[in-house]
Parts: sequence; C-alpha cells; structure tokens
Amino acid sequence: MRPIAISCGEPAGIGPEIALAAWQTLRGEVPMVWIGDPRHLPQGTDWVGVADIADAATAPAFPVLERDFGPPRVPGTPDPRHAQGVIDAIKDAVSLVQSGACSALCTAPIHKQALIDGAGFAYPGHTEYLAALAGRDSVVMMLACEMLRVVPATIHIPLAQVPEQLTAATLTDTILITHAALIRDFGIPAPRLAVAGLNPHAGEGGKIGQEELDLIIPTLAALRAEGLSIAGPLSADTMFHPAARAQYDAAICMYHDQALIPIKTLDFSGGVNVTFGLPFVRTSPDHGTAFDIAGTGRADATSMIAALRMAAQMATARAQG
Ligand SMILES: NC(=O)C1=CN([C@@H]2O[C@H](COP(=O)(O)OP(=O)(O)OC[C@H]3O[C@@H](n4cnc5c(N)ncnc54)[C@H](O)[C@@H]3O)[C@@H](O)[C@H]2O)C=CC1
Ligand SMILES: NCC(=O)COP(=O)(O)O
Repeated sequence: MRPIAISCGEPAGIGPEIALAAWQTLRGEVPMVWIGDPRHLPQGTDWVGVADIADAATAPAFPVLERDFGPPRVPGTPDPRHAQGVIDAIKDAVSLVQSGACSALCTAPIHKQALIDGAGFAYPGHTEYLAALAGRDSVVMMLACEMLRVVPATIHIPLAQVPEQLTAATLTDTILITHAALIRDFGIPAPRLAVAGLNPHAGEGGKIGQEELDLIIPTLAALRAEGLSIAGPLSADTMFHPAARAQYDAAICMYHDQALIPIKTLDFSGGVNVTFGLPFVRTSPDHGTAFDIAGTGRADATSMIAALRMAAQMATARAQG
C-alpha cells in the first residue's frame, strides 16, 4: 500500500516521539512518512529525508518529508513560531492523500491554543480544519476502541452552546454519516446505534429538560422510519456499562465529554480518533500533546500505533471496495 502521511502535530508535545516509536513497531507492516522538522525528533533519531514518497516504505531509517520550522523545540513549551509549520504540515499531508501519493492521513496531536495564538488558526481542531480543506459541511468524529465506539453530535464548542447547536439537521447528519461509515469502514452490515439524551435521565419525560421531546425523539423516529436500528434517547449515565454496550455498535452522544469520558476511561491507551464524511481516511491517537511528559521517554505510543493500523485497514478496505 502507499504510505500513510503523518502530520507532525505540536513539536513541544509527544507527537514526534510517538510517531518514531510507531514506525519502529510497524516497520514492514504499515508504510508511513512523517511530515515535520527532523530537528524536533528525539536526539539521536536515525531518520532519512524522503524525496519521492514511494521510497518511504523501504526507507532504511525513519522516513521524513523534511520541513524547517525555524527554532528548535522545547519539550513542554509550545513556541508560537512553530504554529504555521504545524498547520502547513496538516495541509501538505492532506494534499498528499488527495493527490494519491499517500493512502491515508494520521495526525499527531496539536495544541489548539498554540495554533490560534501563533498563527490565527481559525479552527478548534483537526476535524473542523479537515472538513474545510475537503469542502465538506458535515463530518463526524468517532472514537473507537475494542470495547466501545462513541460519536459526539456536537464537537469542539462550549457546553453552553450545545443546546442551540444541537439541531435535527446536525443529529440526522451525524447519525447517517456514522451509519454509513460503520457499514463501509467497519464491515458491520446492519449497524445498531444507541443515542444518548442530552439531559439527566434523558429528560425524565420533559420534567428535566425538553430537548428529548422536542428534538431527539422526533429525529430518531424519522430515522427509524427509514429503516435504521436506533435505541434511545437513553440515559447517558447507564449506557456504558458492559451489558448496555453489548446492545449497540456505536453510541451517539450529544456533546464532546459525554462521548469521550467513557471511552478514555475504558481504554485511554488503545483508543483511536477517526473522522468520517471526508473524501479520504483520517485517524489520530485519542490523546493530546501530553506536555507534562514530552521529551521524557515516557510517552506510550499504543494509541498512535492503533491509529496507524486503523488508517491502513480503512484505506485498504476502501481501495478494494
Ligand atoms: N487530536 C488532537 O490533536 C488532540 C489534541 N489535544 C490537545 O492536547 C492538549 C493537551 O490536552 P490534555 O487534555 O492535557 O490531554 P492529554 O491527552 O494531552 O494529556 C492528559 C494526560 O494523559 C497523559 N498522556 C496523554 N497521552 C499519553 C501517552 N501517549 N502516553 C502516556 N501518557 C499520556 C498526559 O501525560 C496527561 O497526564 C490540548 O491542547 C488539547 O486540545 C487533545 C486531544 C486530541
Ligand atoms: N478530544 C478529541 C480532540 O480534541 C481531537 O480533535 P481533532 O483535533 O481530532 O479534531
């Protein structure tokens, strides 16, 4: 297969070291090329500049599409002068995937605030930036591990804005994109979805909030009428224990933390973040920049490895399908 493009992410975080560790583990199994400044790799890294992307698969050392970000990295302390380089690495990686030179995109974590402060980044995360680069209005974030798949219907917005941004159109798009992706990318022929309520006890029949009655229940009814298998709205506090999880293939949640807390609690090191609704495959580890341990050698690359494996599987399945 063609290499997976890895965007370097925040240089002051653990991105460079987990990408290198992942390559050491997956060498010979998953071809990849890292886009970033090689001076930001751990000291003594054996790397090689790649002029032709096709050479990355057989590179004798860590394959790098070399960039010059200017100042060196200080682990744990983001430098605003790196911000534009970080953004450009994502954009370049997308171009490589869109041109067909690379098979998929795997992004290392960014520090959103550093990009906003350093380069006026207009997006709260990769998901929204990738949607803009791809010209897509609706994309979906899913976090997946062996025990659970979760999808937040609203993503990087303040909690106070969730009720107003949670519309029938948003919820419908999220569910339909997730449903299609479970069939196409996860090989689940008839996906079973479970949808959380927004309010405690899923609104308790309107006694603790109206969104279930006014929005969620009618939206789910319309989708069921189209043949989708959907349970809910369910009380979010009781839909993640083992017996509940056995009833569905993915949980659609109403906001970021409702979805991400259960999965990061169940499997922080093995979770993968994947974006659906793009015209290409994109995955990412489920964790962030981990400034507190950057450069110490303590970063666990398990999630990065899982993200690269998932990207490879999805790209292969799409190429064959
Ligand atoms: N895909 C992305 O670009 C993501 C970026 N972020 C960004 O990361 C920054 C920091 O976010 P936090 O909430 O502090 O979460 P975090 O995931 O960076 O760190 C939380 C805790 O988990 C530990 N940790 C994280 N990854 C680890 C690994 N691979 N091995 C060992 N320990 C690990 C950290 O040391 C820290 O104690 C924020 O700016 C956030 O926006 C967060 C999640 C995803
Ligand atoms: N908490 C997940 C997260 O922030 C990842 O966002 P993105 O950068 O993949 O959009």
